[in-house]
Amino acid sequence: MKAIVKPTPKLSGELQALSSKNYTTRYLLVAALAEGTSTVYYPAHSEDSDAIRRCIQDLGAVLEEDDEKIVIQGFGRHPKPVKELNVGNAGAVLRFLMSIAAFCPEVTFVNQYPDSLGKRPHDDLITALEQMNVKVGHQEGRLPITIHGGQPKGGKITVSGSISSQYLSSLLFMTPLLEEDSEITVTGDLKSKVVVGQTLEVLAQAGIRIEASDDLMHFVVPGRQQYAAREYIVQGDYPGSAAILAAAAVTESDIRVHRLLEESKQGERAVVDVLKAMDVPLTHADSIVHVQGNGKLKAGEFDGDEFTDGVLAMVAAAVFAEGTSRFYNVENLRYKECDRITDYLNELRKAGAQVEERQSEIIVHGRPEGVEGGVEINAHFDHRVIMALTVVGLRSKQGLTIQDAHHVAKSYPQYFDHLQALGAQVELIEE
Ligand SMILES: O=C(O)C1=C[C@@H](OP(=O)(O)O)[C@@H](O)[C@H](O)C1
Ligand SMILES: C=C(OP(=O)(O)O)C(=O)O
Repeated sequence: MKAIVKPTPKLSGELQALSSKNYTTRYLLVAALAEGTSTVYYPAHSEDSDAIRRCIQDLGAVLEEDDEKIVIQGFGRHPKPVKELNVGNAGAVLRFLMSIAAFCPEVTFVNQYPDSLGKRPHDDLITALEQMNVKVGHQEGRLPITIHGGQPKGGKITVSGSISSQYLSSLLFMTPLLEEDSEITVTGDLKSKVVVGQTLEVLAQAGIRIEASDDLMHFVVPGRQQYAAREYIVQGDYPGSAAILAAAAVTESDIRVHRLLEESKQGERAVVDVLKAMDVPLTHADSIVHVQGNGKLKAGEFDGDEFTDGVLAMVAAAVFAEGTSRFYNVENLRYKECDRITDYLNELRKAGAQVEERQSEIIVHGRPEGVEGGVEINAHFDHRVIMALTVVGLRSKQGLTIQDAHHVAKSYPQYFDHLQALGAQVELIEE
């Protein structure tokens, strides 16, 4: 699908935020790891949430679904001995299930997206699993990956957090089910630390006991635990909503996004503060973010690691700010669906933005007068690149054509419908 994004000066209306991708992944996983029947209300519907649904079913969970909920009968610590799993392009699903697959004799994770997930590294998780009596077949740390499990063992485990927090989260979901107690120490830096907070929150809701140090670098996990079967309610999604809020910030707008909890543990909640710091007129109360944009923004400096999946949308807003913005501590954006620094900035430059990259920084020299546009954008298989470039297209002089825009469905299939409902001029062409 191709998205033709036309210049759109005004947006107005109200939306219900999509459901959180990260909570959907986690709740479906802990429901599968429980032995009874759990219910997940308002799960996300996207390619990534389809991936976790499909995989837990393949592993033996029984799912019944209606419009508002999924009822899941879990498999506990005894998944079906499946031979192959297909996680689509979902990094979190792959990494979380690589550990769970260690309870099966032999599982191969196939490589469906050689140009996206197929390029992402998993070495640090593989090294941790190898310490746990799990043999792993892989292609220099990449897919396809075969987990030779059967007898995973706890004990002292080290895992690097410098590329992704998902390796640590993966071990936190799996180790409570081991016979032995475990002690997990994070080596190097821990990136996307806030997301580990979401993992711990969900584990606690599922009745799992874990002792975590305040800096989240050290964990004591008692073995022989059981996940409780519970009811979970998925909250609204900040990373996807960040793009809608950015679109409102760069136009004359009056929009309200509902279901965005003020006290959410999602790191991307910080995009509300980022936009405020950029002088965007907005309020946040009763789970509603209300933006009354005037298209005027002020540059700022931000630690992007705190809102990792919201950085691209905030960079898109900064393209139109007065002054130079700096997003630092973002090196691990290079290891996502594409290299979200080099690949993304190349597309922004094509659109007419003035941007510079450092190994772990994005620098944006704002152009309040707007950018030229009038070019075709390569989506690089990345939903967040598509969403962010759409924001830029709305404020460009000649619009932008985004190739392969269907990849937006990885997390937010309704993105263009939502923008159109707010008045955005976007034409979608099926190819
Ligand atoms: O744990 C999770 O669900 C996620 C962690 C983050 O990844 P990193 O830890 O690799 O930054 C985030 O970007 C991803 O979308 C989801
Ligand atoms: C990086 C992302 O997802 P994942 O790592 O789960 O593929 C994302 O949703 O932006």
